[in-house]
Amino acid sequence: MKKWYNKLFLNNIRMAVENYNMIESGDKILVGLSGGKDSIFLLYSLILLRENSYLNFDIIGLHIDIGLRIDMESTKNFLVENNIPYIYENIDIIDKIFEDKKSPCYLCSKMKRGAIARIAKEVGTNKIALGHHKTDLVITFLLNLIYTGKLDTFKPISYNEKHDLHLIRPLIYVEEDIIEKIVNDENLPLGKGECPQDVKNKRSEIGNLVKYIENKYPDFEQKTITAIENFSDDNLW
Ligand SMILES: Nc1ncnc2c1ncn2[C@@H]1O[C@H](COP(=O)(O)OP(=O)(O)OP(=O)(O)O)[C@@H](O)[C@H]1O
Repeated sequence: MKKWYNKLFLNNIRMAVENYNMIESGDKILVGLSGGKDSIFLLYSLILLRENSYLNFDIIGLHIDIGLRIDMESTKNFLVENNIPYIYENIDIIDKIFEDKKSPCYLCSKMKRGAIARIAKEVGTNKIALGHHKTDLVITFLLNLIYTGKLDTFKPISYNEKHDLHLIRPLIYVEEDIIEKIVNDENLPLGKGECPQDVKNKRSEIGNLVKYIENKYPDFEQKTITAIENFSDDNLW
């Protein structure tokens, strides 16, 4: 690993892991791989974290095919080269998803989450890791505020009582542009093919808004996360 990766992103991952007690030695972590940059970066980071810390945990990669038939061959090879088991699961829900014209992304995400939890139990993992990063956190926060009038975003770690599983998001302190840079520089494998909803959903619209604000006020993402972490009832009605 290049030494400056510590400063660039790995220390931020260590900090998230420590602040929220995300990973302990002995954990078995199922990493959700979409074929996109965020999740392959997450997998790469967890490999680096394991090699460069006292933590000793197992990693398993999982790709759920919702019927898009994304070509994951190079991802699979990357996992094999790194001695990480790879699971492929076909749940073919694409027709059902697009019957729901209003919110196909919501339904898709819900069904994928259900399948990931089921497989996590089947293969005996105790944690699921997802590739949501700092920019995603800000987008979700604004999305909820603008579209539903709620102050709400996803949590760094949450517990699923029904399945006795922890869901962790180790990338919450890592910005999207750093992920893009590392995926390019390290030539990390991306799946070939994409979801037709990717460019026209509300997330990408709010994503553009975040970019616009961040350009004008460069600390906006950091300020948002600071506000979320230091939330106090006293400041609101
Ligand atoms: N088909 C899938 N199979 C397994 N895990 C998935 C799949 N789709 C998404 N995930 C997991 O859920 C996370 C959030 O999903 P989302 O669709 O919002 O991806 P994203 O933020 O665009 O990330 P990526 O760049 O990895 O696609 C991903 O980072 C990944 O960990």
